[in-house]
Amino acid sequence: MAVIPVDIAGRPYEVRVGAGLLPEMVEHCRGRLRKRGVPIITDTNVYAAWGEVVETALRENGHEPHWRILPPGEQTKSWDELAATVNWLLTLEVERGDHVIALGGGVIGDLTGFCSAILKRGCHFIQIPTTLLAQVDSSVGGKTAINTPAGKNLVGAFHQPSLVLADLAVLETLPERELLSGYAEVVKYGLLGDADFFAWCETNGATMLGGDAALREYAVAHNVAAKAAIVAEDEFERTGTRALLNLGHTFGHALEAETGFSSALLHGEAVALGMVLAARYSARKGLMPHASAERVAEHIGAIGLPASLSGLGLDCDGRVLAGHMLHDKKMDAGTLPFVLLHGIGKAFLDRDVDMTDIAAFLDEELSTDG
Ligand SMILES: NC(=O)c1ccc[n+]([C@@H]2O[C@H](COP(=O)([O-])OP(=O)(O)OC[C@H]3O[C@@H](n4cnc5c(N)ncnc54)[C@H](O)[C@@H]3O)[C@@H](O)[C@H]2O)c1
Ligand SMILES: O=C(O)C(=O)C[C@@H](O)[C@H](O)[C@H](O)COP(=O)(O)O
Ligand SMILES: [Zn+2]
Repeated sequence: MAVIPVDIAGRPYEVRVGAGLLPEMVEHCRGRLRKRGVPIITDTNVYAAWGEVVETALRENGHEPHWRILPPGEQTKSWDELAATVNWLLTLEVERGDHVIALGGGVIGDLTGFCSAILKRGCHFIQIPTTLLAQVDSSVGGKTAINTPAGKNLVGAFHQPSLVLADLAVLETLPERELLSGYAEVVKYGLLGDADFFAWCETNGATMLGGDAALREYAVAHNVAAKAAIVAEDEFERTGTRALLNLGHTFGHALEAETGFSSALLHGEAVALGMVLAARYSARKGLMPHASAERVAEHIGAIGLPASLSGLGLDCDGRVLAGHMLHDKKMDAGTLPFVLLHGIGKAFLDRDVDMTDIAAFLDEELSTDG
């Protein structure tokens, strides 16, 4: 098992990564679970696969679980589910000192984290991420949010968990498409700041996705450590350092908005394509070699993630996609900084991007054979 410390000023916590943490969760959560009932928020798929394991672990140790089992999918990150879940926590008389458990992927983690941030102005929460994406990225760092009709993650809070338990064994039941979607955020860490890790992905990515336990533990622990370092430096995304974690997301969130936050395009799929677009746009601006951008596209396509905008079959033009981007939280005095690349492993924040040029670039990508 790997234990990665997250050193947030004054509020440190641990991310534990290993196989079999779920049946032992009570041991790892010692001192954090209330005897009068443990609130657990999950979705129907995760409950079907792992609910009994968690229920047994809690009951055998004298805790009574209180389950809130939500519909799976991005639509659950909504005002309605937020309000209903906060009301449910109030009914359970959860106190500020109590811990709420998020058992699920990024959707459950983001929603539960936001509920915990606002319940009585803040209670504790524990992340038990059950997707690859949530284990490498969303469970760590304290970004919590819901979506609104205007866009992705537009209402939320920074609220750190007090513990993250990433049980690699739960990935056994994760559908193949979801595993692949999570891989986009794995590659992201190589692309944004670690060329050696990008090369590691090219060599080992397929085997890791195929189920190799040692490679999975390495990938999750490596990415968590990379994210922990960035978040420790810039928790609230103020200096530009944390914004690098948004690589591929400005394009990606626009694609998610255009496809209605539906299962037609998963978050990781959108980010994968977004990273290809960020690389190609960087090359078009003369910031990185075209050959490096195509190396990115090649790996993402070879692994089975979307690497071509025309391949999505969208019924819109570049201006429409660029319009979605204007809701991006990075907007600053009317301009949108973009995470672009000087090369593989060399992301930077470009504050000099012309949205008309972005729209023109997207029009080209929409009409280029993928
Ligand atoms: N807060 C952050 O820093 C951050 C980072 C990255 C992504 N996100 C957010 O995370 C969300 C995407 O998260 P996700 O990809 O985990 O999606 P998700 O939470 O929708 O889970 C994916 C699907 O897999 C199912 N599932 C989850 N674990 C399972 C398991 N072990 N076995 C079987 N089925 C399982 C779920 O029911 C769901 O259908 C997006 O909303 C994205 O914006 C947040
Ligand atoms: O933790 C971060 O910071 C990230 O940017 C991680 C991203 O993978 C994640 O999708 C995040 O929610 C996107 O940032 P947002 O601020 O646009 O919501
Ligand atoms: Zn993301």
